[in-house]
Amino acid sequence: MISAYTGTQIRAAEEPLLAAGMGAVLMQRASYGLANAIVHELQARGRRLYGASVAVLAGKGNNGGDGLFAASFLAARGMRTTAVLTAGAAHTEALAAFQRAGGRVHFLSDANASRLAAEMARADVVIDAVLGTGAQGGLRGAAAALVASLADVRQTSGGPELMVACDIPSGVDADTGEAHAPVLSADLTVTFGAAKVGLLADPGADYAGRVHVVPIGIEAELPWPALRRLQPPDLLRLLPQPGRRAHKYSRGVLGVVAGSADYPGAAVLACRGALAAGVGMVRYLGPPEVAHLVRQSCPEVVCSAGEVADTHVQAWLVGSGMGPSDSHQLQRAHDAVESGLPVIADAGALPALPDVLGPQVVLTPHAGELAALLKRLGADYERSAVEVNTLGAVRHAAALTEATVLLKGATTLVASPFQDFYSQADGTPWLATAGSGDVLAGIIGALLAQVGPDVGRFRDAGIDPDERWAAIAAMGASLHGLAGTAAAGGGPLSAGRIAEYLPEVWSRLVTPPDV
Ligand SMILES: NC(=O)C1=CN([C@@H]2O[C@H](COP(=O)(O)OP(=O)(O)OC[C@H]3O[C@@H](n4cnc5c(N)ncnc54)[C@H](O)[C@@H]3O)[C@@H](O)[C@H]2O)[C@@H](O)CC1
Ligand SMILES: Nc1ncnc2c1ncn2[C@@H]1O[C@H](COP(=O)(O)OP(=O)(O)O)[C@@H](O)[C@H]1O
Ligand SMILES: [K+]
Repeated sequence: MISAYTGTQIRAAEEPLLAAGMGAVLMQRASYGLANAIVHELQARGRRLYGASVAVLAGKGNNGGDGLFAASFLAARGMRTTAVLTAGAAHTEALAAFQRAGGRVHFLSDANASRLAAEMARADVVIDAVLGTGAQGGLRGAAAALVASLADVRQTSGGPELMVACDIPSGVDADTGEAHAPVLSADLTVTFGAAKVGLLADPGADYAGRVHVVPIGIEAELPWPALRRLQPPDLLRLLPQPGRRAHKYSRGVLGVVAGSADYPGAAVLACRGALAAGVGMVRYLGPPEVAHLVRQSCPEVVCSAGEVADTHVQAWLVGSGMGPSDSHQLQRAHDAVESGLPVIADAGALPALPDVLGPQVVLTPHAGELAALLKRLGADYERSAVEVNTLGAVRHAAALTEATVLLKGATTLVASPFQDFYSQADGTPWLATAGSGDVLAGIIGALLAQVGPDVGRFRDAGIDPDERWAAIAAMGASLHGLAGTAAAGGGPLSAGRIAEYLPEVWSRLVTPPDV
């Protein structure tokens, strides 16, 4: 599990160590870790350190201090070092160390911003150390002009080879992932003490590149994380494994209310996702023409034209491929939510459910659907407002609906109504294809039916049982991403193949059973 914290939480964890006079030690650990990460990255790229150049864009605070100290370590490895001071001043000891190590210093002004940007673009490595967790808003004045022009040069003509963010890309909000333009897109973010929330939520994650955490000794002081990310070992622990005496009913039955005359394929893809995710049985309820297609494509599914009240299941999937005119299906979706069983509610169900739900209801909107949902509940959001602050939007929706809300996208965010957050980014942009969300709904539905009732499984993994619905949604997003990545293999992907690859990805995650 990766745990992420807000800037405020990190500063509070540093506080006792600073009070004990450890500030300089923390900075040495951070900057040494930053320098080391750069050395490893260059070596991995087959680059010689000796004679390579590194330019630091350094602000006046401790973030700039980290960047300058790191460059001094790199100078000792034979790298040529330059610093551009954005604020006319810099961390005193770090600047002295940088100059002692032979570094050249430039003072940024409006007049020289574009010339210095061109010079920095010629460096092999640039360290962005203007703003860290002490930032308020984005870059301004000459620093903004330099960064805008450096980002521009990089996009048009390619240099520098390696862009490294010190702690967090300057201009990204450590608490939310909001990005105040201009922001340099890093290849690598070296972050200190623990991951920051803003590195794991879009759009901040877009700018962060690969995130590397350098321990600096504050770990014991860290509180409960503000956001978490499940890793393969967590999936291994949480995924269901049938017991020896298992039968199809004990393994979990999922009811599916999905598809319509216009979108029958959504029901098929949702069922295929559920079957691939190991559910004991899928029962489909819906119009005969959709049921016919489901039977043709997935003969394992038991189809009927019955009602929710007469259908014995452990969880429901509702909404994929349904529209506002599908009144009978919408009534079934309502009944499923009213049953109190765990429900994954997707697409067409989102505008049609009661305003206030419960944590066992998992809503799975994309950004446009989330904006519409928030608007319906009286919050003023457009799709673009969701996209600039994904974490804020998903948090808001979970608070208003009292449901678990999963926001789909390059990074998938999950919020529980109790304000527990997960971020998963196991996928590939090839997953942005029609029907991909229906497969995700099926996978989450299958997991709700299988492990939803298993409170102990979550408690043992350090997850509050009341918050398990969010963890299950995050498990589903992770499996979907891993299966999509495996299915794409670097090339195009159609949604059905996500389900085809899932069993293989799953079996690679779990330990082979004893024979
Ligand atoms: N506190 C500590 O002991 C440690 C801090 N570390 C580093 O220190 C950073 C935090 O340092 P600071 O609290 O000094 O803050 P930062 O270095 O993040 O920068 C804030 C400085 O810039 C100014 N500033 C804030 N917003 C600005 C804006 N939008 N435009 C221009 N100037 C702005 C502030 O007045 C302040 O002087 C972390 O990100 C990390 O890199 C690490 O060295 C580890 C140890
Ligand atoms: N750029 C991307 N990178 C990784 N995953 C993505 C990206 N864009 C979308 N996805 C994932 O693909 C799925 C798309 O779902 P959705 O938008 O509902 O598609 P559809 O409605 O066509 O089924 C979601 O799981 C989402 O997280
Ligand atoms: K920075």
